[in-house]
Amino acid sequence: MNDEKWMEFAFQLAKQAIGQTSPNPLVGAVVVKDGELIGFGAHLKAGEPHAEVHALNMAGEKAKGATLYVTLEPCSHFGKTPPCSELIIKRGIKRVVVAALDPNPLVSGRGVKALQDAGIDVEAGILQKNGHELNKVFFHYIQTNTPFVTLKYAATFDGKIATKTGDSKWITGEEARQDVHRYREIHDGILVGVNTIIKDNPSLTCRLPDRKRTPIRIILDTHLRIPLDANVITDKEAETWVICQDGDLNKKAELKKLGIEVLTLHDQWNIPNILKILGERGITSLFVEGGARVHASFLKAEAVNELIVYFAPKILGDPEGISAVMGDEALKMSMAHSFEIQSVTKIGEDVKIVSVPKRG
Ligand SMILES: Nc1c(/N=C/[C@H](O)[C@H](O)[C@H](O)COP(=O)(O)O)[nH]c(=O)[nH]c1=O
Ligand SMILES: Nc1c(N[C@@H]2O[C@H](COP(=O)(O)O)[C@@H](O)[C@H]2O)[nH]c(=O)[nH]c1=O
Ligand SMILES: [Zn+2]
Repeated sequence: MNDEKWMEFAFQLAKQAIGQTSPNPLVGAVVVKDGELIGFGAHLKAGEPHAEVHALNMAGEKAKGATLYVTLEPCSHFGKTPPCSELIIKRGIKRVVVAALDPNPLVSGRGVKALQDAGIDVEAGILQKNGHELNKVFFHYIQTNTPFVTLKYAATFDGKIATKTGDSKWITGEEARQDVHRYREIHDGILVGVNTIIKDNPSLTCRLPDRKRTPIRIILDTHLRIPLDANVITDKEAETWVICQDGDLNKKAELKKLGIEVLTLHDQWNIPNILKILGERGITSLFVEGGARVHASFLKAEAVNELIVYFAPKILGDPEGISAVMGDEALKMSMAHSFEIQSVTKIGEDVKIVSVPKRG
C-alpha cells in the first residue's frame, strides 16, 4: 500500500530537523493527490510553523480532496502556533493518515476527533513504532516534565573507564568518539560529576565541524569543589550550570561573576528532584557522560531511559582500574540492573550497544 511509502517520506523529512525543535517533537507531513506529490514539510523550530502548515502551503489550492500523511497527530490547540486540525479542515483535505497519536495532554486524540467530526477519513497507526522511536524524548518529556535520560560510557572489554591512575585517553577510537558528538549535538543538556571535571577537565562540547548546537553543561558537585580554572568554567564555549547540595558562599559569588549558574538544593539533593528542576528549566533530553558514581546514582534512581555503551577491544586487567559503574552494587546476579539490548553496531574498532532498562 502506498500509505507506508508516503509515511516513510514524512519520517525522512521529520528526521532532518533533529536537534532543532526542542521542546517540540519532530514532525514530517506530506500531501498527495491521485498518487501525485503536491506538498511536504517538516517542523523546523519551536515557535515556527508546524509540518502540516508547510506542506499545505506548498500544496495550495490542490490540497482540496487530497490525502495528508503526518508522523504525529495534528495538534488541536493554540500553542505558539494555531491548531493544524483547523487548517487541515479549511484546506479541504479528504483523508489524513497519522503514525503516532500525540500524548500531549492538550492534544491526545482531540486532533483526530476534530478531523473526524469534520467528516475527514482518519487512519492512525501506520508505522506507529517509528513514530514512538522518533519522538521518545518528546513523549517522555511531555508526560513527565523531566528530561529523557541517556547514560553513555566507553569501557574496555573488562569494563574499565580509566586506569587506576585516571588515564582514559583514549579507550575508544575516533569513529566512536565522533558518534558520541552526534549525541551531544541533539541533547539539550550534558551532565557529569565533579570528579570527571577534576580528573578529565573535559569541555563537554559538541565538536562536530557543522554542528547545529552544543548542549548546556550540567555539573553535579555536592560540595561545590569544582576548580575555578576548569574548561567548563573558563572556555565560554557553552552555558554551564553547577548543581550543589551546599557550598561556600564566596565560591558561589566567584562562579556567578564568571557567568556560571549555581543551583543549591540543600535537603532536596536527589536525582528525581534534580531531574524535576532540569525539566522545569526546559531540558527535555539529558546526556549523562560520567563518572562511575554518577552512573550508579542514576541507575539506583531508575532514572535511565536509554543506555549506550561503547566497548573497546582492550583489557586493562587492573582490579583497581575504574569500573564503569561504582555504587548501588548487587550482591547477587538476580539483583543486577538488567537491560534489553536494542542494537549492537560495530563502529571503527569498537562496538556500540544500545539498550533500555528492564523495568519491574
Ligand atoms: N575517554 C573516553 C571518553 N571519556 C569521556 C569523559 O567523560 C569525558 O567526556 C572525556 O574527557 C571527553 O572530554 P571532552 O568533553 O571531549 O573534552 N568517552 C569516550 O567515548 N571514549 C573515550 O575513550
Ligand atoms: N511540532 C508539531 C506539533 N507539536 C505539538 O504542538 C505542541 C507545540 O505547539 P506550538 O507551541 O504551537 O508549536 C507540541 O507540544 C506538540 O504537542 N503538532 C503538530 O501538529 N505538528 C507539528 O509539526
Ligand atoms: Zn500543529
